[in-house]
Amino acid sequence: MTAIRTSGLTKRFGRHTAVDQLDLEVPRGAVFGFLGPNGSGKTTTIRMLLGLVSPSAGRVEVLGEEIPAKVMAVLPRVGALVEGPAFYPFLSGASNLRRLDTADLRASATTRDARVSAALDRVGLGHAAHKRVHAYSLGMKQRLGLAAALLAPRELLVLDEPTNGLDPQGTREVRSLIRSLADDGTTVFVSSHLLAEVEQICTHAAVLRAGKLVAQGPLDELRDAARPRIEVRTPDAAEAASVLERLGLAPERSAPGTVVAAAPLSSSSDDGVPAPEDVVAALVAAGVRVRGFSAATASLEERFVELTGEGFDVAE
Ligand SMILES: Nc1ncnc2c1ncn2[C@@H]1O[C@H](COP(=O)(O)OP(=O)(O)OP(=O)(O)O)[C@@H](O)[C@H]1O
Repeated sequence: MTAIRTSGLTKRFGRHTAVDQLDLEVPRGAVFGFLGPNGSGKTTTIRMLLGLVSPSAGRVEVLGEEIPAKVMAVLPRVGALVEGPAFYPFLSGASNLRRLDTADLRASATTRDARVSAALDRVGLGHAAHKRVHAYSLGMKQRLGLAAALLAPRELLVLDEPTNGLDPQGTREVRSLIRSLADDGTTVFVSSHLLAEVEQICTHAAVLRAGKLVAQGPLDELRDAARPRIEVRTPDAAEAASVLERLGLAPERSAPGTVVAAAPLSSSSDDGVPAPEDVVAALVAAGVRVRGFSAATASLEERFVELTGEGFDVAE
């Protein structure tokens, strides 16, 4: 079962293509991290998923329904937090939620207070229900935004950079809330420019670069796809590079005394792909004086930097 599926999804602003032929597939029950540097097209994609802007080309399906054709039927099943929710600062958190709940024509007035209290408790704001919103911290405002998204039961939550601008405490609160919502079975689609965040809370991820999808899948698979790296320290760097090249391990960078190659390596030498010991043997046989050799799998961080190029924040 798929919560979100897009095919060939494209958005052009004039001559600029902000989102380019996106084929996304978000399984139900996933916490799906939508990762990319600033300006890579995350918000534009989310706005298309929610029917807030229309695509230039391609299709969107959310919870099995076409968007924008079925948007009115689908949106009540989807909670969204996009670009900082707007609240009345001089009303309390509870009053703000009551106003929002009143605007929902399906919501019964008799159960309104119970719904508002439950949503505030769910995000840990029960104690601040009657405090004015202007006295809320950024983290509390963000949690109030989530409470607003949770006034009705939701099958899918779409959150655009929900921890942006939060201090470490607020960030932790929002992340643990996302995890607990996912534990209750809600599918969560969350955009972020932080790999560390995605690694902490997501089961799946897609990586966007300049409007194009460069990777997507379960986080474990993305980790496995990270290519092992070989590093050879030698005074004979040029010879070492040519040996690695002969073995099909294109050397990537060569500092004085160091040659680095990223390559698929095998744990045995049976399948024609060299194992680390074969590489060392070939280097030695070619007369390369090896001072140091290591073969290590690239971290997810290195892999994502490789995929997205410069300008990618990996830390918090
Ligand atoms: N309404 C618009 N008119 C023209 N260009 C736009 C519009 N909205 C977005 N863009 C451009 O589309 C590109 C993608 O923007 P988008 O906001 O989707 O990226 P993002 O990944 O969400 O980045 P950020 O994290 O900075 O919000 C950017 O180059 C942006 O300038």
